[in-house]
Amino acid sequence: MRIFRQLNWFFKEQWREYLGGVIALILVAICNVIPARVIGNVVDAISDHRVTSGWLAFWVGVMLIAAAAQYLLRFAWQRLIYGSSYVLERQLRGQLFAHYLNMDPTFYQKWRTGDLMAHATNDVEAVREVASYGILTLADSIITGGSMIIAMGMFVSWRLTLLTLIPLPLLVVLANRLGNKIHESYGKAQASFGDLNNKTQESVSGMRVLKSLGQEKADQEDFNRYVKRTFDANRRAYFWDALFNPATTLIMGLSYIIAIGVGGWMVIKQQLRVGQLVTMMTYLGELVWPLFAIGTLFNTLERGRASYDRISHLLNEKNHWQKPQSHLQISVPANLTVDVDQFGYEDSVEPVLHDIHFKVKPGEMVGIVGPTGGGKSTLMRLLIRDFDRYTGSIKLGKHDIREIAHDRYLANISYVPQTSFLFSTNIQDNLRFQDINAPLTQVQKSAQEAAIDKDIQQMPDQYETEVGQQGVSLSGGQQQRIAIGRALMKATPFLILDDPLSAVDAQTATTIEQNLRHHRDQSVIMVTSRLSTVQNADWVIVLNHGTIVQQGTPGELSQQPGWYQETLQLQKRHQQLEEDLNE
Ligand SMILES: Nc1ncnc2c1ncn2[C@@H]1O[C@H](COP(=O)(O)OP(=O)(O)OP(=O)(O)O)[C@@H](O)[C@H]1O
Repeated sequence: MRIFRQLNWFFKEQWREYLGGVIALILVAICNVIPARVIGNVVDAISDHRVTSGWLAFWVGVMLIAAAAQYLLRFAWQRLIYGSSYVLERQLRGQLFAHYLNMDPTFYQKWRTGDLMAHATNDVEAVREVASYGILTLADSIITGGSMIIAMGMFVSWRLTLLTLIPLPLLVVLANRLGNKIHESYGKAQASFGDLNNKTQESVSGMRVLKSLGQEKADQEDFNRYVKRTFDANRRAYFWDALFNPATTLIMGLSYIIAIGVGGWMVIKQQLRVGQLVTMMTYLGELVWPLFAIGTLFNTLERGRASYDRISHLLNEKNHWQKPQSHLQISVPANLTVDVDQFGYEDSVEPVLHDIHFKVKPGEMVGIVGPTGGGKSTLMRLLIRDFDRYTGSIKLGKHDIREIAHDRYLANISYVPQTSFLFSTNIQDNLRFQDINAPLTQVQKSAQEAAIDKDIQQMPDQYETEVGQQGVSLSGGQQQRIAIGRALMKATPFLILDDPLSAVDAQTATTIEQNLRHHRDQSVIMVTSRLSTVQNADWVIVLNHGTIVQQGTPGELSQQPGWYQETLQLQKRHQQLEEDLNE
């Protein structure tokens, strides 16, 4: 019953609906008492030969009215109780999604997508069941069960009623014994379902790679293993469930035997009329549902409690961003001054970045280059505040960026990640994702700057062309340029690009670089693996093993022996070779 205490906040919010629902349930239970009593009366009247057509019509009328009232009352409680439970579902889903949006990358490194989806679907559903089916079964087992027992005692015989109720405490014992098993097995079934979700999500997202490597059969087998594990876990859960549910019927059967045996004997001894025995049996039949409800109630509450605990655990996870000073006002344009002494990921043995000092002035373009794994993307992630727990500082103007509210700081930055992500909508809406009402002229201007406008014009529906899930219908280079165009829609003081031109040819990359350089009033920080893209940058930084190993203007670096000079020469030779081959 702890789950009811946990959901107290919600029941307080919706108390009117639940009170109305329970009152309707009470009235249904009262109406439910009538038919059995009428049947008993009719049986006695028939055996006494005192049935008249008027008398019969009266009782048939009573039963019809009771049936009609029950219909209306059942409709009322369903609407009130089940309707409110969907409010709970909506609230929990909303809380979870808002929480997901508020979490930092550490959270997403810890939790797998499939688990997060399972929490937002299965677990929320299990909690909603508590607020609907749970409340119904609890109220019904008490109200209907109680009213049946009282009616049996009052209209038939208290002695016979008490005797027929003897087997029922067995049910409580059984519920206690099997409860833990049911709880445990449902937990495992949920976990397996989370794994299956992860597997499905990974296979669908990686379908192209999977097919290109000819791994369909192996993946199908792998998938089948997950399905089997989920199937087995669910089967075990239902095994315990299945043991429990028929037990309620068995215990009910015992009550029937007592009622028939003792009741029949009382009829013989003329302590009971036949009609009363018929009433008794009908009431006992009506007791099946409340007893069954007690059994299922236990499972519903256990599942709901486990799910609510999982949801609460997730909601209690805090992001690792430093608390900002709420009063801070930032004025831009301003310098971005990077002085990172040390940073490592949670599982890093050694620092991933150390001793990084440089400054980006308003309107400047800074190129970040270096060998793979040198720490370029990590540095960009600190600039966009994915992580706050480095030593040293990054300052915007005179303020440490960690003191500025997250959203207020990010409003100054447009960012293009290394792996472009497109939403499964059309090109126009992908480009104007930040401002869905932006006019087409503005969208086109950004697309021109990102050198994608010509490609779009040649597509069947131009800007209305659907890109498919994650942009599957576009080439890698087109996806990258749309991602750049999306960032260019926002006129921010800083533009951060994390090697977003890797799939774009050298000439187009240079065109984009020139557009960024000459048509926009932004500071640009560009990570690139192609040095020609930063040949016009104001400053270039070479990162290797997490620190700056060279820095200077592109001209200075090309004269200095080191990684930059070697790579530049190598890339120039490659380009020359390509041009020769194309001639
Ligand atoms: N989320 C992470 N958790 C733990 N370690 C990470 C994580 N991301 C990157 N690393 C490690 O940090 C180091 C720097 O990686 P980073 O991606 O910043 O390099 P990079 O210079 O951008 O490389 P590339 O040019 O290949 O993109 C690498 O050793 C990498 O394994």
